Amino acid sequence: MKAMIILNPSSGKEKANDYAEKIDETLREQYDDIDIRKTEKEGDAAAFATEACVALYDAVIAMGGDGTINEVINGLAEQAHRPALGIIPLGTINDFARALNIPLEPYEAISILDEQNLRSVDIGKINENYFANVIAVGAIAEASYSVSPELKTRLGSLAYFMEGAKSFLSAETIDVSAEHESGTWEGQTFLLLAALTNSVGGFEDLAPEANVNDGKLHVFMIKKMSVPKIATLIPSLLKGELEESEEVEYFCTSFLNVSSDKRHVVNIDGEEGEPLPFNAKVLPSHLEIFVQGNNK
Ligand SMILES: Nc1ncnc2c1ncn2[C@@H]1O[C@H](COP(=O)(O)OP(=O)(O)OP(=O)(O)O)[C@@H](O)[C@H]1O
Repeated sequence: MKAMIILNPSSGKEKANDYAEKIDETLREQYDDIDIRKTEKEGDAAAFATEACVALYDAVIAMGGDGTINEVINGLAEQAHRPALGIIPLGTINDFARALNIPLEPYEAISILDEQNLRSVDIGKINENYFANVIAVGAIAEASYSVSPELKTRLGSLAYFMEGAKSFLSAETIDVSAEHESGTWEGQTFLLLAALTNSVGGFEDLAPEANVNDGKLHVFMIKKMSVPKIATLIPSLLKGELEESEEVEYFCTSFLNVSSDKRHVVNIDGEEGEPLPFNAKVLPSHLEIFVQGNNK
């Protein structure tokens, strides 16, 4: 049995190397060969993951922030042989870990890397890229790019929240046409979210019905509304009742094709992606991921 650890040494408040030692020790019990690959720049994590597929590794363990994990998923997704995926969250928000019920504490996440904790998980494809959590379009989705690394390190998710709040106040809407499995939605939206799982941007109950392998995207269109109305949405957002709000159009679909007359960049798993239009679809149960035993 062979495992590859893909590690971003710059994430996890520079403690990544200590975690790597611990993981090596844990995996020795199950795997004969363990390879540790350290990333140096963008693209390395995806290339290592593809190499692990081609060389028929049994497991790939991604250690880093959401950016690293997203790259690893992209590196695995196209390959015929896809090793089991372990995620050790070392970033600021760690959406993937939250969404999949993987412990946020790195040593605990290491402790669940056991074959009996493997679970099939859907992933999404948007144009030629893959995502595991959420795609978003709208001013608030673009806000995260303007958060400086210093502020992010100091304040964590609060930094995103502050930028998000600023963009909420500007309340700019987008004209979209969204084709889905039961029709086409056309209108003005303040924010479009299409989630594979129930956790988006640190809100763990955004789409309570979403299950990691239900084969569906859970789509929320937040309609054009006044600034005071926006404030009334916040309690529903926190309670996981967003889909019941009048100001929100909610539907489930296995695919989603979105276009707009203006240039808007799509946020893919928290990272800046390509501009609209996009064609997105779910690849059901495409990856086997180590998750906590009691995950639903
Ligand atoms: N050795 C390295 N030193 C600096 N940057 C690196 C290194 N290896 C990879 N990177 C870059 O760091 C980017 C961000 O990494 P990642 O998302 O894993 O961590 P993070 O920024 O700590 O997480 P978060 O965004 O949640 O705060 C990667 O997309 C990659 O381009």
